[in-house]
Amino acid sequence: MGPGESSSDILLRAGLQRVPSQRLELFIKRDFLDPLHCETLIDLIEAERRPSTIANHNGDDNFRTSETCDLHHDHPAVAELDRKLAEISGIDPVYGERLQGQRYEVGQEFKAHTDYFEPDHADYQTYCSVSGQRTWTFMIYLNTVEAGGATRFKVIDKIIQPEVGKLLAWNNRRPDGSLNAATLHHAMKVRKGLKYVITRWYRERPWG
Ligand SMILES: O=C(O)CCC(=O)C(=O)O
Ligand SMILES: [Fe+2]
Repeated sequence: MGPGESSSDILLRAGLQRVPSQRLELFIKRDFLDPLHCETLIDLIEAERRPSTIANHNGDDNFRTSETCDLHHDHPAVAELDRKLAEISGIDPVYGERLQGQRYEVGQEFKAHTDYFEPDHADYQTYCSVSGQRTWTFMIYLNTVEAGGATRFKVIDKIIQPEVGKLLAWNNRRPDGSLNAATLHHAMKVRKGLKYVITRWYRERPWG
């Protein structure tokens, strides 16, 4: 296994729990980040948020209605998160895209999608020629949402509720390396309050 890979063994040893499913490797760890750390990260997202975009626009302007924020590693709270993710995932941070914060208001969502890029899409080369395909996704909920905002994995019929500091990790591929369509997931509409998450997508090759 290379420096850009995580695995079930690594994650179970690090104390994550596997969500029972034959179809996808999905893991959860509660209290991965402490609430104070989460609050600092929320403040950073608040300070620099901008409308989210999507790589392969599909004609639906309401597909991803959240706001996004690139997080900079020169901030100690971001550097500390980066370090913790490296420790728990076993993946060298050079394989990671920049950490990205998302903020959802009431009514905002990210409709069902997969995190990998469709190889037959016209823009595939643009997004993947240097660093390759996305491999693992690690996502942290920064707050406990008052109502709504769960992440739903439709294919395996699993709904994960946002809770402050909870980590979610999944392999976007099957054990044989092929892209796993069962990773399809939907950030459901927030019904009350705000929702903040941070996402880290890893690549096959170093990011850059
Ligand atoms: O906010 C969520 O629950 C999921 C976010 C997501 O799927 C993404 O940013 O790719
Ligand atoms: Fe996603």
